[in-house]
Amino acid sequence: MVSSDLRVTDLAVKMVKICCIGAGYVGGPTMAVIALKCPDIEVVVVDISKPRIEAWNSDTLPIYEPGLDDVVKQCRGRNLFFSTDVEKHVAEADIIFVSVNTPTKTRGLGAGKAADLTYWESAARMIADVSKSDKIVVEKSTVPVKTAEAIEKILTHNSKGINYQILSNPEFLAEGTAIEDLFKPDRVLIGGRETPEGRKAVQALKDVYAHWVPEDRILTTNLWSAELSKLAANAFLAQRISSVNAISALCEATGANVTEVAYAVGKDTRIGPKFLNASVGFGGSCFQKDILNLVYICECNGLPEVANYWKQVIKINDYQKSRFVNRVVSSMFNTVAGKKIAVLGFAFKKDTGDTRETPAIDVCKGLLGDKAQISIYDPQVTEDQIQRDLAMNKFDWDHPMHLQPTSPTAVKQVSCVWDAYEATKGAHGLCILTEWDEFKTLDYQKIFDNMQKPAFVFDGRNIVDPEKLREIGFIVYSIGKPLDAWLKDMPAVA
Ligand SMILES: NC(=O)c1ccc[n+]([C@@H]2O[C@H](COP(=O)([O-])OP(=O)(O)OC[C@H]3O[C@@H](n4cnc5c(N)ncnc54)[C@H](O)[C@@H]3O)[C@@H](O)[C@H]2O)c1
Ligand SMILES: O=c1ccn([C@@H]2O[C@H](COP(=O)(O)OP(=O)(O)O[C@H]3O[C@H](CO)[C@@H](O)[C@H](O)[C@H]3O)[C@@H](O)[C@H]2O)c(=O)[nH]1
Repeated sequence: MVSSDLRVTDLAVKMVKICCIGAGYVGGPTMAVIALKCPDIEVVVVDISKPRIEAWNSDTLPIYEPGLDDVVKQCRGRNLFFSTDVEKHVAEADIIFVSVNTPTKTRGLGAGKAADLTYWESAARMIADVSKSDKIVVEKSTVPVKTAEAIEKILTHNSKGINYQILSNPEFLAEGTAIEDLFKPDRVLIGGRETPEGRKAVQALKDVYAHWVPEDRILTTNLWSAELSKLAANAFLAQRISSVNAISALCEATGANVTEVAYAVGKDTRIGPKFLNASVGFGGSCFQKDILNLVYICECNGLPEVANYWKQVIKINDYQKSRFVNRVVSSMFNTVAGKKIAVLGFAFKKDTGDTRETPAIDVCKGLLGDKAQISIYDPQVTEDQIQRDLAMNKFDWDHPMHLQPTSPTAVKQVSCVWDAYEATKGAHGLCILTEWDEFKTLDYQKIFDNMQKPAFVFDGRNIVDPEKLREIGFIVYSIGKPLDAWLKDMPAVA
């Protein structure tokens, strides 16, 4: 009797269903890894974009991420599904992750800083409309502090007796290493209400991650700490880059070498060696957006000094990009008009095809402002994407694809090629803007032989050996490294 009762109970325990709204850089990989690690959970990723879902269901996934293909292949069709039938899967789910765009507002109150929660709000309203059973709603998107409170209001306003628990579970993966980061996260952070129902919901999500994440790496906090920790973590990371980039300018002025300085500084265990690579500037969809968001929240909370402190991180980043353009132009006799400049790398970092907020956009725009002819090669970025990026207005990139401006006028002075040697043929100068490994092993002698003389290399990622290139005959500029004699004689740049 007891044993048969037990069996009935076992059968009654239904398979947990997860639905993720938003099949982007976060929703796709995150859910694929949950599906892989939790075969007992059904995971459906839904999106309003039909082409995106079609791509997730095809052999050519919509995003390039090392290891992702393999994970998707292992569980797609088993317990991982991609669908445009948003309402059906939301209605059926027990846990709903929301991983939609949270762009920077371009109009109205808070324009240029505040997060635009249009997509989040519409997802929340849809959840309220279609739900017929209790739900745990998880904030996966990066959102301003206190968003959970707003979402709670939307959901409970029309709750039809349904119980909603809102959790904050920010994502810390970095692109290019997303799968590695998801397999072995430094931490998983879950914030929830400090009520019995809230704690139960936190535990339910903890149980999902506990399939593969050690318990001591799953942190639980209140909702506001979780929301703020995400913004704070990105602000701290970006601040390290702006700090080392600020020092790189001083290195160039003094003859110090930023690689040596960063190494010496990072040896201090209190500082640590990671994230101290000087560069042409940080890019990516998160750092600038999240800091602007933080700045806005500080301002709204009457903390202008704190807001200004974080604003400076972005100012230094902008300074670094314009400093780079100025170096290029000033070293080439103060003009690049009509000159061919090769750009190697357009993605915001290696191992991704993502170009959102890539420093390459600002550098190319700066060079185009000086009438350069640009030839671009990136192993993962298409010409169409590059043309769209160069034509798009600030912040437009962060809206769902089908809502972005279509068929922009192509920038005629820009051409894209599928080979670094083709890009550099006949060029006056060469700018390295992404640290793709293949750029480290190019035949620079061959490149030099086919370039105009004097031939210039501007290394925005410090990946080439400046001395070796100088031996070949190049005039070399590397961020934060002792300057070439040629560059020392050029007008000071600011
Ligand atoms: N990209 C990252 O590395 C990263 C890391 C951590 C956190 N985040 C945050 O995660 C969120 C998503 O970022 P992303 O890079 O995945 O963006 P993304 O643009 O790649 O994906 C968002 C997806 O949501 C879809 N969408 C928008 N509104 C929808 C709706 N109402 N219903 C269904 N689908 C909808 C869009 O069509 C798009 O495919 C953002 O808040 C971002 O700040 C991003
Ligand atoms: O020492 C460094 C490290 C990085 N960068 C640049 O900084 C940008 C951001 O790099 P990274 O942080 O590696 O990539 P993201 O995918 O933008 O990841 C960041 O943003 C995500 C979105 O919020 C967070 O989840 C991650 O934890 C956080 O690292 C890129 O342009 C890098 O080239 C440097 O210039 N120097």
